[in-house]
Amino acid sequence: MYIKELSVINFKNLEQVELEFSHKLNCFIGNNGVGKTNLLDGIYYLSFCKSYFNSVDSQNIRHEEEFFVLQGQYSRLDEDENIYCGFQKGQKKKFRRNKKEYKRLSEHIGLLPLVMISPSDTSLIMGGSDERRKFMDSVISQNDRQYLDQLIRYNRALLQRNNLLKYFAANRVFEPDNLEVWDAQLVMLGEKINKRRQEFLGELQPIFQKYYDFISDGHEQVTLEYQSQLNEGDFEGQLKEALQRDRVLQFTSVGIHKDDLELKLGDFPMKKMGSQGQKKTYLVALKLAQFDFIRSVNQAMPILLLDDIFDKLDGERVEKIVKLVSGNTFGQIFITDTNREHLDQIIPRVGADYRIFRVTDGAVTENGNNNGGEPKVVENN
Ligand SMILES: Nc1ncnc2c1ncn2[C@@H]1O[C@H](COP(=O)(O)OP(=O)(O)OP(=O)(O)O)[C@@H](O)[C@H]1O
Repeated sequence: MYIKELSVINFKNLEQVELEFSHKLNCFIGNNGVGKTNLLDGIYYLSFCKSYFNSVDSQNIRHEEEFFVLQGQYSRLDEDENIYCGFQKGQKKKFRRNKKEYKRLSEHIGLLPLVMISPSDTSLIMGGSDERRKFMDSVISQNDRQYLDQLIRYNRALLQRNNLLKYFAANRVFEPDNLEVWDAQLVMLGEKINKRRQEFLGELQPIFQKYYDFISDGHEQVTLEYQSQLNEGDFEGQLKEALQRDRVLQFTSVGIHKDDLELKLGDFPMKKMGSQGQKKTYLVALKLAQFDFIRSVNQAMPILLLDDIFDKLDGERVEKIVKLVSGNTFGQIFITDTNREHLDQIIPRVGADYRIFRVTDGAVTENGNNNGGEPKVVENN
């Protein structure tokens, strides 16, 4: 699956842009702040009906304007697909597939699989456990509605149980029967979620390891492990055991809402001991493993967006990544960078079909390709 053409009006700093892409490798080159990431975000938006960076849609409209429009022409399973998104201040967002408007945006998610790797993803390593749970949940639930439903129900039961614990404390009462209703829900749903997360990590772990070893040339020993209190023993028993503590704390201290991923470099936490390049390598390997997982559960090949990939990584690692993603196991790729020289060194060695676009404040121009023709100049505004 790939995007053939993108048209943008008033999305963030992009006033009007129309671009035709290579089915394989596309690069956006330009100085800081010119809109390279915004172009990737426009493509991300067409897959997920929202920005990767800013969930407030009115802030994604170009300053001083009233609306934005994003449109993509795709080739998916050998069929053409036209995806339109229009958002006007104060109105509901409009999302259309081949001119037909979706009733619910969730119907669109999964149609155009895509993985973004961005510098902001370092929160996966540096942030709290909630970031890593969000990562697991968003990847699994993209293609598993049942899991999403279980997660929503679990969180609802957890909220009710916590409210009840607060009520007990405020009113100096204790009603075990009422609590048991929520305990039963948490146990039933929590065990299912734990099992699914275990399966997911079981699939992800070896792929992640393979990618890390490949990119680092086997220089470092890293591990990725799923941690859950539910792996330590029976959840129901743990809830009972923690009851007195939970009543004091006025919240539920055991359950899958405490799960985490343990990320290690050798015997130490990656967060504390990893260099910036090692953390970035870890992140890229994790996201590429995510790509493999999404590809395995989708009919269509996902698009890969690599934002600022050259930052913090040495030339050898970058070249390995670009070579890897240019191969047949990956599909269409978008790369952003501030420095054209990096790409000029790597691209000829990679040998894939490519197009390079120069992004400046106010214009995106094609700046090189290997499809035989003159670079096509597409002016912004
Ligand atoms: N709603 C908006 N209207 C106008 N400009 C916006 C809007 N939202 C973001 N911007 C601008 O977009 C620019 C950032 O663009 P982007 O993140 O795409 O830059 P970049 O080319 O990827 O830069 P870098 O190389 O630093 O990562 C900023 O100058 C920001 O102020």
